Amino acid sequence: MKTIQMTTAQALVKFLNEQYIEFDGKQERFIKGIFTIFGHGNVLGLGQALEENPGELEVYQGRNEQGMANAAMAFAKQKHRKQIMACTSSVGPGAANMVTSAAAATANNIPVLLLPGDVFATRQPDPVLQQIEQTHDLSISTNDAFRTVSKYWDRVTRPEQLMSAMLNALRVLTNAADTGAVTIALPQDVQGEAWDFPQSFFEKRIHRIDRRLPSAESVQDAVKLIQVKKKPLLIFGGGVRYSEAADSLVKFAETFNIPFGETQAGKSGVESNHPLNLGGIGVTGNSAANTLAKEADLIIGVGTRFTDFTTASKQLFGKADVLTINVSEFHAAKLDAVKVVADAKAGLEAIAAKLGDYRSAYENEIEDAKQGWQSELNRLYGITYGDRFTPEIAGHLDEKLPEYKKALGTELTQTSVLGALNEMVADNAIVVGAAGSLPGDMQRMWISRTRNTYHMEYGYSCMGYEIAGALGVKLAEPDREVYAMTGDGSYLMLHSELVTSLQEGKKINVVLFDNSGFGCINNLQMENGMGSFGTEFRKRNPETGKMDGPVMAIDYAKVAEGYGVKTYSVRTMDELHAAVIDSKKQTVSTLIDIKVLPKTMTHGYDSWWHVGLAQVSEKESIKSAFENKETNLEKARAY
Ligand SMILES: Cc1ncc(C[n+]2csc(CCOP(=O)(O)OP(=O)(O)O)c2C)c(N)n1
Ligand SMILES: O=C1C[C@@H](O)[C@H](O)[C@@H](O)C1=O
Ligand SMILES: [Mg+2]
Repeated sequence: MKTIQMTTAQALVKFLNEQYIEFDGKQERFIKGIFTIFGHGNVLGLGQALEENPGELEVYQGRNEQGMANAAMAFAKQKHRKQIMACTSSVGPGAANMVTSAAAATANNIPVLLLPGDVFATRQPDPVLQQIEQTHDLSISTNDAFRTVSKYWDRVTRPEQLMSAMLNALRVLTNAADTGAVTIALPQDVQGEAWDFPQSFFEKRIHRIDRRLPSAESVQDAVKLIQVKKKPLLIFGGGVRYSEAADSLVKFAETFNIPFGETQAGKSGVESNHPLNLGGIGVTGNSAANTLAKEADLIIGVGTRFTDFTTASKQLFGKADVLTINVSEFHAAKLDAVKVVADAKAGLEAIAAKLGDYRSAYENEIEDAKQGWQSELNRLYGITYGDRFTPEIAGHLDEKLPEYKKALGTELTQTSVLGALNEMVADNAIVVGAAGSLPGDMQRMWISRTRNTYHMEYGYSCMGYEIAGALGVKLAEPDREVYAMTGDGSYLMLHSELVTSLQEGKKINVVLFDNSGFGCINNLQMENGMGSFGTEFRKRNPETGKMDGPVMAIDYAKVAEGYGVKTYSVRTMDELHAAVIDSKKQTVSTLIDIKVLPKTMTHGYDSWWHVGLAQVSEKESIKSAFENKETNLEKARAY
């Protein structure tokens, strides 16, 4: 057996360079690069290996481990999981910072390779700096926290374990049905330990993503079910995008006259203006999709996990039967569906081939529903603040709006700003989002004119993904404009990778909607009988001892200017237009700090969201919210 003597870390880098993906006959290098934040737990092991010979790996410097791992996840999501990034952190806090991103990647089924440094395998210096030392179990470290949020987890305590660890890591990273975060913990001493690795371990490896074919029996079940239905409705999720199945979905829909609604992960898989595309569906859906979903007698879920947002907590579909096409057996079995376990494209094409001359019974309903939503959309675009103004989210803070208008110096409404932006950005620009009120507004309102231009992390809805995610998307699509759509809360939570975008010369545009608060949570609490509590950004008031003092007005443009970002302060529509036009001319990252009035985001359209509520309270409004929940629950499926 031919061997090469290398350290564990050197062998890891060499191995990563030799991994390829093959999908539909096309080959591509699988691991594009690696984000790093070095500390004592990784700099002299993996850091040394990367300095000596990174091979083709591009080495990036992150700012916050969660941020860099979010960027890595966004890169892989935008690449439809055909190419990924790795991330290396130090031991302890650096590693812990990546746990949130691991969870986000796993919830969204997006492959990311995480390589946290770990405490000494020999234990000689214990406790090494940043070692927790759990007295009940010396074998565990911070990195065990990744076990619950990773699809594969391993710790390499001897150099030769690297081989089985990495082969399994690649098995999971390339598994269409069950991918997510993969964590390989690397004790700092082992990273530098040498071993005679077999040459064969470093040979080029091609990981083929096969299109899983459905069984003939499951196709027959699906055909039988569809044939007796008059009003089926398709819902497509991220699986359609990752399987590159959009053309097959459109053909299926057109051939059988079946409308389709989009999930957050699926949106922009097909252009919004397709006559059968109803747009966003569910809690954050629009009136067209939700009305037809209620009337449908069959829901066909393609590549969707059927989250509570998609199903409106299992209340949206009335008594419709459910058919699923999903490469994952787990997700295919949701809602007790008739299931076709298959790749989205393969499944749709197999069913289409057997469905004969089936046509749904829809007549004008699809067009009418779309037209109804279009007029509502026009209304949302046109909402302006004025005398006796009633915001979209009415009855909560109506009387406080003049105070916000003065503090933020704005009369802008969120829906009108979003509409204007949608018309101004290039058709092929990519919008990135994750949390707050924007994902709801965008799933309803955003018109995707080009495929794969809507990038929303809504499996974990992790605040702070927006800007890091935009960097990852820009690395995946360097020739397009990328817009991070963020609330002020998300911006404050994490925007460190904005600096990395400047360092790399990868321009991103941050569109910051500042309503001085955790707006959507304020809506949620007030809709459910609470007062406004801990969600507006107000100073502590010495008189009451509460956070009910003046509204905090923060000049985000000024702060970002200090980083070297080109910034704009926007308080009027004219300023918005000027800022967007000028930002397109820039080569550095930009930030448009838009002050918007709270409560001017969209509300829900005929959908319900099941949230945990107080069963007892002295407040009548809480009691009534609880009763309302109970009534709604009766109308929902139990499982
Ligand atoms: C990391 C993380 N922490 C907490 C939450 C819960 N959460 C969801 S939205 C939100 C407030 C978002 O505020 P902002 O970004 O300003 O958006 P707005 O709702 O005001 O538009 C919070 C705290 C979350 N989704 N992610
Ligand atoms: O709790 C939440 C409520 C949603 O409205 C919001 O979009 C999401 O970010 C969240 O975490
Ligand atoms: Mg906010």
